[in-house]
Amino acid sequence: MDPSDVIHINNGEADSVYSSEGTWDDLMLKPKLLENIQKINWATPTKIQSLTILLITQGRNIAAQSKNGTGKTGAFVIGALNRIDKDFAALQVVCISHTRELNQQNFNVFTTLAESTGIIVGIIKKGDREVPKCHVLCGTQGTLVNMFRANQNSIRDLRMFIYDECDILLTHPGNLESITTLRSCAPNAQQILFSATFTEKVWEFISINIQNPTTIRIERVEDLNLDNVDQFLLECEEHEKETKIYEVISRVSLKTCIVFLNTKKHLDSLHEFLTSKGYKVHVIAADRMTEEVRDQVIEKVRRGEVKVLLTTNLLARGVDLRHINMVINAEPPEGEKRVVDYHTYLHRVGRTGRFGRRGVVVNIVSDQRSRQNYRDIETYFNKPFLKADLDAITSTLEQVNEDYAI
Ligand SMILES: Nc1ncnc2c1ncn2[C@@H]1O[C@H](COP(=O)(O)OP(=O)(O)OP(=O)(O)O)[C@@H](O)[C@H]1O
Repeated sequence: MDPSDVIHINNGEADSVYSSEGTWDDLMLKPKLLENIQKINWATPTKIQSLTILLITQGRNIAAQSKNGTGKTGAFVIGALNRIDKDFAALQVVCISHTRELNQQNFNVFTTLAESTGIIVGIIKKGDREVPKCHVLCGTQGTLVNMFRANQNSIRDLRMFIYDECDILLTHPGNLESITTLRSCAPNAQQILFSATFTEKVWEFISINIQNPTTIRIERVEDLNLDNVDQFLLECEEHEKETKIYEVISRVSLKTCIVFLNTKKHLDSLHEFLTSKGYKVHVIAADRMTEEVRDQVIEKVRRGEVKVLLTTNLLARGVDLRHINMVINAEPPEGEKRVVDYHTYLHRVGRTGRFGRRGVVVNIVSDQRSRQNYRDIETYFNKPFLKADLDAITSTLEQVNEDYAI
């Protein structure tokens, strides 16, 4: 990798991630695209948008890291739309997501920003057989592979792959297999990779497999922390955990709260407990509902009609639900061999505090193991948690809610 093509973001610059000195005019955008950006009131590009949009339009391979909620979606969507030739009726861009919910969200952002540009945006979902006629197609990795295997011609003119949450796409064995297959379908296509978190293994994959990428890296792990989010530890006994969560959600003033659990079994148990208390909660989990019901629930959450959503790590990454003012970790995330999963923790936290708003995270400590895991997370991100009781959480949330006033 040519060292001049590596842009390091260091601590001094971490505060300015939501804006940049540049303007949209500096990015040489198509007039209609510029109009659409103005319509949604994005006054200036964020830092990551300023750094990447022009490079994407110019056809560079990019691997870019930026904190949660700092506008990475806008960066790759605007860059891709600016590059697409609307007069060439062929599939030119494929945007890959790891979940159905993120795929739908990326499709929505593409659709909004492509309005009246003449660019057709398509989406495929599990079970779809035909490649829709479009310039840009959004899909999850497995569905895309199945579709392109059956329709090899449809990918002939592809000029860009976008990997959203690229680290999960490149590290999960099943996903990586799909990505390798997709890449082999269009080996010369431009490669665009975005995430808040990259592991050394992912950087290594990029340096071996992606030709001359421009990389944007956050140097220090603590610079990934969201300073606008207060993170609390709330202690209880293991047998009181569900009661404690009930006390929190029934006492504090919620817009939307997302509760993360590590397993569907734990999720079912908490769901049953809260329902038995007469508290209405919603659930999104794979294998617990049809895909259509998942779509309906996420739409409800998007419209602000859901107070409490129970989920697994399925929704830990990528989804942008701007009125989530509180995240509860019923248990710290664990990966393989039940080792604490730092990156998933960071992504869970990032479901609140979107685009610089304030947010609250409550980590439930209910046994020795969770206590140790949270200690390890504090050390890893060099960010001490605040020890709190319900009163402290309630009063912090009241201040936070000023950011959520309509
Ligand atoms: N230039 C901008 N001006 C104002 N708001 C913006 C701008 N760009 C993006 N946003 C808003 O910021 C929010 C977060 O953006 P986005 O979802 O792209 O973050 P992200 O960096 O992909 O986060 P994550 O890593 O958690 O997926 C969105 O609600 C989006 O509408």
